[in-house]
Amino acid sequence: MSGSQHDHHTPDLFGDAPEADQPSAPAQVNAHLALSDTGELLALCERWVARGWLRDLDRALVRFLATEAPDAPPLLLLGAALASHQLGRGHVCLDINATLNAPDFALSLPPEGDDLTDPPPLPSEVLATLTLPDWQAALNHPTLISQGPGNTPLVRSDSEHTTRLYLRRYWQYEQTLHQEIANRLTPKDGDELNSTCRSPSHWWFDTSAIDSGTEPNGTCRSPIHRAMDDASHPDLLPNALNTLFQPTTTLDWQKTACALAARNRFGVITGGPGTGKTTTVVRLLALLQTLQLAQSPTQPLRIRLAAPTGKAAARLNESIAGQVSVLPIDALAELCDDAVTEQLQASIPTEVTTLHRLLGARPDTRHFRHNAANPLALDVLVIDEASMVDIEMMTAVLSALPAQAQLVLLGDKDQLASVEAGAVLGDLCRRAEAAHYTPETAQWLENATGQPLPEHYLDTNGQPLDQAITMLRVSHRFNAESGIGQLAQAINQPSHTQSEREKHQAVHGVLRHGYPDLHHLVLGGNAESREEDTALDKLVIHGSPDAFPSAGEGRTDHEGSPIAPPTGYRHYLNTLKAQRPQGLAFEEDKKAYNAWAGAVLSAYSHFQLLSALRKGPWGVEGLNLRIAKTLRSEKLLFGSDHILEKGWYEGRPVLVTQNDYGLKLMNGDIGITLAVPDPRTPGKSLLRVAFPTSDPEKPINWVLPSRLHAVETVFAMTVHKSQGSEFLHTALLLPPTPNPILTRELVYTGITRAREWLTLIEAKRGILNDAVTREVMRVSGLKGI
Ligand SMILES: Nc1ncnc2c1ncn2[C@@H]1O[C@H](COP(=O)(O)OP(=O)(O)OP(=O)(O)O)[C@@H](O)[C@H]1O
Repeated sequence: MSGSQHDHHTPDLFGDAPEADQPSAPAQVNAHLALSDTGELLALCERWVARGWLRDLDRALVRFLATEAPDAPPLLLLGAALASHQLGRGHVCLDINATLNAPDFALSLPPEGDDLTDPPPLPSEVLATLTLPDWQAALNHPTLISQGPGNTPLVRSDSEHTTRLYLRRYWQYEQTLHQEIANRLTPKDGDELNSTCRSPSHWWFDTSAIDSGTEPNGTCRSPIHRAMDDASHPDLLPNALNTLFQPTTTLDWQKTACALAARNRFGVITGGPGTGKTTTVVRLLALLQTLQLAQSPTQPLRIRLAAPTGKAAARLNESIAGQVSVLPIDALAELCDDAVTEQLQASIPTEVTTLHRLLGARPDTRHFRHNAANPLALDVLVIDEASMVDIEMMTAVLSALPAQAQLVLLGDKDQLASVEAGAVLGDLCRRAEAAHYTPETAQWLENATGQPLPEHYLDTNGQPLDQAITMLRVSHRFNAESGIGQLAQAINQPSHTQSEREKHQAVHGVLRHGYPDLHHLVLGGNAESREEDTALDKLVIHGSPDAFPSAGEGRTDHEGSPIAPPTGYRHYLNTLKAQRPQGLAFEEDKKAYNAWAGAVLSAYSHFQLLSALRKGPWGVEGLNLRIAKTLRSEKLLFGSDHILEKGWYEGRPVLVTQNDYGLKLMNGDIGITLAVPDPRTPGKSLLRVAFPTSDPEKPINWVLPSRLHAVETVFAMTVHKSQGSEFLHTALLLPPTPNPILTRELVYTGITRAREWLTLIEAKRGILNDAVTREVMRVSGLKGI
């Protein structure tokens, strides 16, 4: 869900707050009195809102609570304002202890882009004298806050380590998610998930402990678990796994992942780029269908594939089709001793939808057509790029999932979390690195896969959730020769395993090594400097191939095919010019125009500049205009300053920022503005924006610019928006000054968008060191399942 949609809907969180007249922000606020005087607190909120530190929404909540309960302690109101503010920063709740320990850092205030002239009181000033017991004592009020279920708008949750303050809706999401996942992991009949697996030929025994769906005898069984119980096909699971995976000398984590995900009604497969998540899930689907068809030859499982954005869905669509075509279908069908080859082939889906479409999004409401009362009609749901799914959407998915259905999440736990509140995948995978499989799980896995697990992955105290998660650990895209892979690995090294100095040395060791796919560009930190203009301009125009070893020539991919040298934006603009259909009418010769648009879009995907920030000269807003002007000076684009900044022009690449079902456009889609002949006025042309589709009959969606309301120019894209996309050559720009936004996760996410070439730009030397040692701390209570 996009940010603006979120803001639009959030007021129903606390009821219809009366929109009082908006007083102008008071010039002075007594920061200290704001802790004990409601009037002063409201005045402080006004100043923060006026400065853009709090949202209107946060202030509306505080005013509403103060009106509803005039006796509410000001510290409780302050907590509510900050809990609401934290939602806008991606946190599900306010961590009271962390806020007191480092107020400005915990609240990310002042925000990105604030120049700090005449600032309102900082949170650190306001909270300077407040103690934890005093704040905790104030978090009590009979109608505003409770410790759990109820009708109060706020919920307080105390644990050994901290007190967390939630807005009720988000507390409820967390509870639902926790419960739904636990239900899928915990048997209802009192048996243990990890019950004994007696021998390889009785591998199905312990899966009978996993419940799902209710049967007449009271146990809950999914179709897949009934199939696994089918004694007429002994050893089907190990045989099918051996058919899908070639024997290896080292532990094959993909095979492990496949077995574990088949075993549970809830599974997570996490791994970095190119570790084979897609490959594994295609084999998992083939495995599940084989098990199902062995038992019910005419009743394949209903499987759906989904991703959080249209872009991610399209990418999975592409890669999954290729993987399905190389499955050993005949060999699998033979295991079912029935003529099921055709069913097997036909029952593995390749079409990927967005989560919004799957759930049935409806305009102007955050409620979906599918929910607990109207569940989805499916047996297996796979969600790719799950790191981008926020807590609200994940809760909606789990609520709409029938009890017997299996859910498999795929994603990279180390990537940035969703822009919206919640880092569900990261929270679920907190312990994935060390696996924590119980000896029972390890035994079951050995029986199913023939692979013993090394001791250090075992833990007699492993939790049920640990047993459902597999981390893929070998990248098949980035080998030891790949600087991108090595850099990702060095950046991702967990902080508890090395000092900051060691991390800096490791990262710079990779950058200095001379890998063929890496270019490290360091600027002087001054956006106005001529010299920097030259280096940055050269990069965005040509891609600076000379800066790579051998000028980017002579590289081949793992299949031996040549890799095109790195390019900049000139590449797609040249394609636009060179391949423009000549003398053809737009409507009558659509095929030619579609081919042209397809070529331009494909050329565009060869290069993308990413920036960590939105505002300022180094943020996407400043960079977009700067790049458009640079390309104009090269005669690659045309238009006045005003047009380049605010208007439409041929060659303008745009990013969709909100789903538009009417136009069949999804948040994250990229289109390019092209001039096509105007059918009504011969000799004239008009602008249309070309978006790629997955429909071979209509490969390009041509949209009039005037119909596009939620788009932005995308010469520079924020790293957040780039999630789920990949570009042949990615240039990641880090701004010159330290910023809480610059974290290890952000740098990792940015560099792993690069498929073949990476240019890492430090606007000022040293900023990379600062970023890779800062980790995102998303506050939530989702753990311990
Ligand atoms: N076990 C394997 N042996 C050899 N090559 C493999 C193996 N698994 C995957 N690959 C290859 O590695 C590449 C990446 O695989 P895949 O697309 O499945 O990874 P992914 O984790 O889904 O990647 P992404 O990060 O793009 O989502 C593909 O070309 C695939 O064919």
